[in-house]
Amino acid sequence: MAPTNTTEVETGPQFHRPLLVSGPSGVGKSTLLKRLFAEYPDKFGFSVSHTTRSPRPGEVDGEHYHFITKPTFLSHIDSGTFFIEHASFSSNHYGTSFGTVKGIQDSGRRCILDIEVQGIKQVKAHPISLDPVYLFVSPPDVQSLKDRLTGRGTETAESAQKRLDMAIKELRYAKGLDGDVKEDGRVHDVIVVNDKVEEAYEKLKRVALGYHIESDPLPHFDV
Ligand SMILES: Nc1ncnc2c1ncn2[C@@H]1O[C@H](COP(=O)(O)OP(=O)(O)OP(=O)(O)O)[C@@H](O)[C@H]1O
Repeated sequence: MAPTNTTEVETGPQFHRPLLVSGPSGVGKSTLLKRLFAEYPDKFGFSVSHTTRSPRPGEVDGEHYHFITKPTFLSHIDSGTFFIEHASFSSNHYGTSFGTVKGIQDSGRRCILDIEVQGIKQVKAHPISLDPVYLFVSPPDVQSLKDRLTGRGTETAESAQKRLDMAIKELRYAKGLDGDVKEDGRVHDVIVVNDKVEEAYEKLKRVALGYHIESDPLPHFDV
């Protein structure tokens, strides 16, 4: 029978698992994911975090963040079953809830999460398993990362340095220097090196659609 919907996209065997995308700040995660959401507006749902910070002008509750009060956030932490991971930055709390992921899955979309190192460790250690595919977006080298962070024009010298310090942590974690190494000797399931953005996008897209690809080797970082 001919397909009734010619725009139907075929998906692979891993499509039902959440996709956890990580990588140092400035590596190009947002750039790649933006393309993915633009190409497949109905296939994916981005996990919106909860936060105690105040909305910035133009931010919409439920779209950019779920804005909640500190007491509510703390009671969610206490329950032990609400958050998959949570962290605090400059006296505000941020977290990802199981409910958010489930809501996306129930809508038939693949849930995509963008989580940093501390969060990944919690996801891996949580008694409730999310069973995500861990995709690490890697820079080709540290210099490109520095160039992108400064080239983006969004950072002051101080915040670029902070992000760079965080980035070094991401790279060390990806190298397995911080534990969490799997039986196959890796920390993530698949690495995509974002050197040429077109090539990186094609690889990320394959993974996002649920297919297995051969991982790029992790470049050598002197960190
Ligand atoms: N392959 C690439 N080559 C050169 N520049 C790139 C490449 N991919 C992305 N960039 C540029 O690098 C900068 C950082 O990209 P982006 O904002 O997507 O990073 P990010 O990983 O989402 O960072 P953050 O975690 O801080 O949000 C942007 O200016 C983007 O246009």
